[in-house]
Amino acid sequence: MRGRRRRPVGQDCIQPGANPLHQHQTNHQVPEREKQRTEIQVESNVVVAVRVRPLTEDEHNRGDETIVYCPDQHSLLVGASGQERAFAFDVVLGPESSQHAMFQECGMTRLIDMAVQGFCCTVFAFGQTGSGKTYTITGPHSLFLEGSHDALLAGLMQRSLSYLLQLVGQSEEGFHLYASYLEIYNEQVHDLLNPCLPYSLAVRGSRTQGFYVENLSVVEFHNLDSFMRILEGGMQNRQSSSHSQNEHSSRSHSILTVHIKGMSTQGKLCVVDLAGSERVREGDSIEELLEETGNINRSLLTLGKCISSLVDPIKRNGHIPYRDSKLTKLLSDSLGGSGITLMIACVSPTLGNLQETLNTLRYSSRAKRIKNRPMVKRDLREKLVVSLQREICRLRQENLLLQQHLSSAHKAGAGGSGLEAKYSGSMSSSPQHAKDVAGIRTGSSCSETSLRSLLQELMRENDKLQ
Ligand SMILES: Nc1ncnc2c1ncn2[C@@H]1O[C@H](COP(=O)(O)OP(=O)(O)OP(=O)(O)O)[C@@H](O)[C@H]1O
Repeated sequence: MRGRRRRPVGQDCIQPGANPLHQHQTNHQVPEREKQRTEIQVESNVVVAVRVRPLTEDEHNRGDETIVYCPDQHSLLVGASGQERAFAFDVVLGPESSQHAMFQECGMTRLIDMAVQGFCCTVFAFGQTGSGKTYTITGPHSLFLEGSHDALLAGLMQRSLSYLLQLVGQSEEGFHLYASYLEIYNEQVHDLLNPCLPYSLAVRGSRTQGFYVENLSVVEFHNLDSFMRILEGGMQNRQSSSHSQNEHSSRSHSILTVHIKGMSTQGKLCVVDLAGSERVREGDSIEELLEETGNINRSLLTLGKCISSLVDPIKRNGHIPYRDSKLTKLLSDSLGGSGITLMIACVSPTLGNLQETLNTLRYSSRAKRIKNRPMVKRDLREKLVVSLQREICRLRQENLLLQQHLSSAHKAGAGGSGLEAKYSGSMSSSPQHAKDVAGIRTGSSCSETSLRSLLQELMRENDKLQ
């Protein structure tokens, strides 16, 4: 018996290595010259990883037949013995794969490295209902609903954030991290961090920002504990229900976005857990449930159409039907734009789910032909102002030191050259200079022009003092 409830509260195989998610280049290896302009990486395919879940207890007790095999880390055989179909993907993880292996092998660390460098990176899990999407992204429901603290079961989300916090902690960029968390349920966007809002949020489009959700809460966090509070609160507010295929089925698409703001970069990591596709069965006659399933299937269908258009060399440059669903609007940048995308296809191993498994794998095979053109836009002006401010501070220190030397030479009786009197205090005589120094000291913004003239003034004076 199923019953929906809303909880209250608060091809062809791409060569691994040919893809940016498999190239391990750390931040400090990027040449400085490259960092200072709008960066565009060569076109890269969407990376697709497939995870096959193990038999559930019920399937095991019923003696369900297994029809999915993983001969190696890049291939899958699906179907009854002698009639198997072969598929190849970037990464294939079998039923025995641990959560740790999933995180290490699917290309997630590279995705986070690139988000820190300023790219817009997205990972999304998709597949039939009950195929293991939520387990892969956040770990089993027991972690959130039953208070289990088994760290080995933590999903990609927790592992990714732990890795991200480690990366930004080691950097001198002074990164700030912010999170937002939303769900799309029946084509309506709800803020999972502010569930008391009586209305759904609007998805707007702008030339500069692309599609975005208006008035969505954004919360700053500093460590894994504060991130986990955000995640747990949001998870408890998600729409879920129990049905024949899954006791805790997510009935909405969820998108958790982590904004990574550096000195001149604004990277983004989006983690998307799609609602499972599900066939409507006899007896599922409750109108609300039919509408819910219809909406899930419709937005997944639109996603499928966008993917088909994106891999078609002719259609790709024409109209892509992103606007047909909120999900595709919000994923438009990850799929067809300047982002980097990792797709995780989850499949069940049993004969009873063969058709759905084949659908998911065909969908994934098409998706891995999508090409992205990853791009990071740096705010060069902001970066320039910061470097001018640093240079001015350095020159002022040098200036101070030179004046001290001059003063001690004078006191030692070297004779009044007049230089000390001439130069000491000369920098503070200009009101503009005093204002700029105050600005630099308080960290308030100064214009680039006034910073440049101050810099030149300091350099001239230091030359004279030397
Ligand atoms: N890799 C795995 N190892 C062990 N158990 C798993 C694994 N993947 C999934 N499961 C179990 O299978 C069941 C279904 O998984 P999950 O809820 O993650 O599916 P889902 O794809 O998110 O479903 P829905 O779309 O209905 O929300 C759960 O009981 C989960 O604990």
